[in-house]
Parts: sequence; structure tokens; C-alpha cells
Amino acid sequence: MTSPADQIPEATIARLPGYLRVLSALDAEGVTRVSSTELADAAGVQSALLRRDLSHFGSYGTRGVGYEVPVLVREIGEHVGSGIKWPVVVIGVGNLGRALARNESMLGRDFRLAALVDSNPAVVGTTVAGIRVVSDGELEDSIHRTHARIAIVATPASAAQEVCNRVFEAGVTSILNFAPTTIVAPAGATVRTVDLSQELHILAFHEARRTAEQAGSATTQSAQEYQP
Ligand SMILES: NC(=O)c1ccc[n+]([C@@H]2O[C@H](COP(=O)([O-])OP(=O)(O)OC[C@H]3O[C@@H](n4cnc5c(N)ncnc54)[C@H](O)[C@@H]3O)[C@@H](O)[C@H]2O)c1
Repeated sequence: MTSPADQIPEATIARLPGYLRVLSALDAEGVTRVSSTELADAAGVQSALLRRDLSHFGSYGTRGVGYEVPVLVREIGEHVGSGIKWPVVVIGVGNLGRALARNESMLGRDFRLAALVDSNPAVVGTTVAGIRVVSDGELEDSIHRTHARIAIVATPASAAQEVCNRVFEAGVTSILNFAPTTIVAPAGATVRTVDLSQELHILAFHEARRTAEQAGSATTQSAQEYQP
């Protein structure tokens, strides 16, 4: 398709799985065509944004006809690596790592748990979700053995950068980082950091603004009601 990946905005890439989810559901229902407005509504975005996102991949739809659902499912699926069953190594098998491992569905159907690594001798050797946890000394080996290029880091922040350095050195090029720290990655590698607390703070920001607006309108109202 048209644009090289490094010219596609991250925000566009982040919306692709949402489009694919809606399109796959339509496809499963036997729907063959969808307008940009219908698709945008179902995905919860503006239709102009949807058209712009898809145009990055050369999908422009046809005026009055819309998009061919099976074609778009195949094309977006190829872009987001759908149907590959990517092996994923999880490093740090504490509360979070264990929860992810035990609920593989949280990873989505295109990813499979390939190895679990932890440094705690009390955790090493235990079995989580049918996989034996190996020691951090076996980190590189577990990456080579499973051919994983994606890793999830769920260690404390203090260990995360060193773990990531080793993981990159072993051939991983994509990390989903849960540790609350900024990871420095080599050129050509991708790190996505997930921070629930940051997401909650974004909601709190909007809540604070709504509260301030309500307080402001109440003040304005009472000022208008004031008749000297
Ligand atoms: N992103 C989020 O929304 C979110 C939510 C909860 C927790 N966290 C973060 O995720 C991380 C994990 O949280 P948790 O509650 O599971 O912590 P935890 O202490 O229960 O688990 C951390 C695990 O990492 C292991 N570990 C430490 N150093 C290691 C190393 N060098 N190599 C391999 N394993 C190592 C520990 O032995 C432990 O089992 C923490 O950094 C925490 O702050 C993030």
C-alpha cells in the first residue's frame, strides 16, 4: 500500500484495531459494504478522521458506495499483524504479569504467551497458565527459543530499563511496558507504555474542568439572580 509506516501517525495506528473490530463484526454478519459514516459511528470517531486514517493506507472507498468490508478487513488485518499469533514473552511475573498470563484473552487472539521470566527464586519454577516461569538468567534464551519480537515488561520501575536493554539486545524490537518509567529504546525499536493512573488522571482533569464549569455557571446564575 502507499505510505511507509514511519509516515503514518501513531494516533492513526492506534485507531486501526478499533476499525478492524467493527469491520470484523460486520464481516461476520455478512455485510459487504459500509459507508464511512456508518463505520465511523460504530468506531466512535468522526467520519472525516476515519477517511483520513484509511487514506494513509490507500483505502479511499467509493463515493456513494463506501468501503468493501472484506477488503478492508484483509487490508487493515495485514497492517496490524492479524492472524499471526505473535509469540509474547512476559518479564516480571508478579501481580500484573500473573494476571496477564492467566487471562491470555487480555492479549487478544493474535498474541500467544510464549515464555514467562522472573528474577524471584520463589517464583522461578512455578507454573502459571501452563508455562513454567524461568529465571532472569534465561531471559535471552527464552527470547531466542520462542522467536519473540514482542515483550511485555511488568517488573518494578527500578529494573525496567536494564531488563529492556537485555531484551532489545536479544532481538526484541517491540515492548509493552507497564513499569511507571520512561524507557530509552534503540533506533528502530518501539515502546508503548501503559499507565492506568495516567489514564485516570486524564479523566480527573476533565472531571475537574466540568466541576469548575458547573461552579462558574452557578456563580453566573446567582449573579444574574441578584437584584440590588
Ligand atoms: N501500567 C499500569 O497501569 C500498572 C498497573 C499496576 C502496576 N504497574 C506496574 O507494573 C509493574 C508490576 O507490578 P506488579 O504489581 O505486578 O508488581 P510485583 O512486585 O507484584 O511484580 C514484579 C515482578 O517483577 C519481578 N522482577 C523484578 N526484577 C526483575 C528482573 N530484573 N527480571 C525479571 N523479573 C523481575 C519480581 O520478582 C516480581 O515478581 C510495576 O512496575 C508496577 O508499578 C503498572
